[in-house]
Amino acid sequence: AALPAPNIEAVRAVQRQAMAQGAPGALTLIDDQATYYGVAGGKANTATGARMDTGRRFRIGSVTKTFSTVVLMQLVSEGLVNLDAPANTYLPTPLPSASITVRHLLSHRSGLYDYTNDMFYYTVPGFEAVRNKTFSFQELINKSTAHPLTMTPGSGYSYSNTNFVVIGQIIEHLTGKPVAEQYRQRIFEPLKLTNTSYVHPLTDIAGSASRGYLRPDDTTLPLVDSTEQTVSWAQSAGAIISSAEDLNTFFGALLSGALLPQSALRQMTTMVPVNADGSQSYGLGLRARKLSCGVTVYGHTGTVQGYYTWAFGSADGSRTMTSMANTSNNGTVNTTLGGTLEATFCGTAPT
Ligand SMILES: CC1(C)S[C@@H]2[C@H](NC(=O)CCCC[C@H](NC(=O)C[NH3+])C(=O)[O-])C(=O)N2[C@H]1C(=O)[O-]
Repeated sequence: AALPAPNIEAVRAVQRQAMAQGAPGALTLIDDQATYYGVAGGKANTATGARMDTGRRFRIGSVTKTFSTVVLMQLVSEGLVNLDAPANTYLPTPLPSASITVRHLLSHRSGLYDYTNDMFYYTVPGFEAVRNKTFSFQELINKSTAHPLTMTPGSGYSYSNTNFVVIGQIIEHLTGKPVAEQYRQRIFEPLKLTNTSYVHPLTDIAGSASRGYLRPDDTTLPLVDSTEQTVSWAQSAGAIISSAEDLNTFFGALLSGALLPQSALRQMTTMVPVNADGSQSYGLGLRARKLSCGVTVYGHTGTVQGYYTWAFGSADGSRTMTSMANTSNNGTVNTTLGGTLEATFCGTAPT
């Protein structure tokens, strides 16, 4: 069934609300079968007053997890990985439990502790302590395995960045190549994502970029410009830089079946509910959200210092949307920004 037309005024209202709640700026780009709708407001740079526009590059945080999953699923399709084999089969250093499978990692069901809970307990000090640091995958995994598993592997859903750091280590161990090269050769170049890059451990965002602003835990303090960082604390779990146009192209290609064999895409979109009413679910490196109009959209969210991202598409990829607000540690803004899904795919105004 055809989707309702996007409600652009509702997108504008959501962005205005997000800015009233503390985001310096926001952008949304909708690709509706090659008809584009762009909405941007506020500032990309609060020091110079440069205005936000939909072409700005930004850090996408955990939307990176879907890119890592696509690379892994290509390796599955090439017969190099069995999703239900122990992850230890493909790792240089074994995880503490041999019953953790590759599928557990991709679906946040491994029980591996999320080391960022400790790392960012105090938001700005935690960020300042790591923003210029470089970690190996193993150093990050060791931070996790210093804690016991949070549950028996496979017994439930518990989101953990550690899972996708392990996925990055599997990709490098299996291919003998850096994840940066795998992203570039397998996704960025074939899809001509010219505004998407993985530059870890460099800290700059090249080209026309939005600056990002981290809100301190003491909200009476000014925002902290968090634009430059290595994102080494996340890497294959969160270090890609992209643009709204490129993320729409990526999710459109993925969901329309242009990136992976149908069998692999079906594995990714086999969802398990993660909330009580089943409106939110997780597959393999992919979120699904059932909207008020009955439409289910697939994509991922991202939270990295200074940037919130929502990047989703309709089941067949015919309509995609990416929204970004250039602040973080402000859950109200993130929830508000999520209202662009309803505006885009249901044509409804925020309640
Ligand atoms: C599950 C999430 C929300 S958290 C996970 C990942 N981002 C992180 O793990 C960063 C956490 C600290 C970020 C920081 N917050 C603090 O320091 C709080 N003390 C801030 O807001 O900038 C990502 O991205 N994912 C989001 C996702 O998948 O949507």
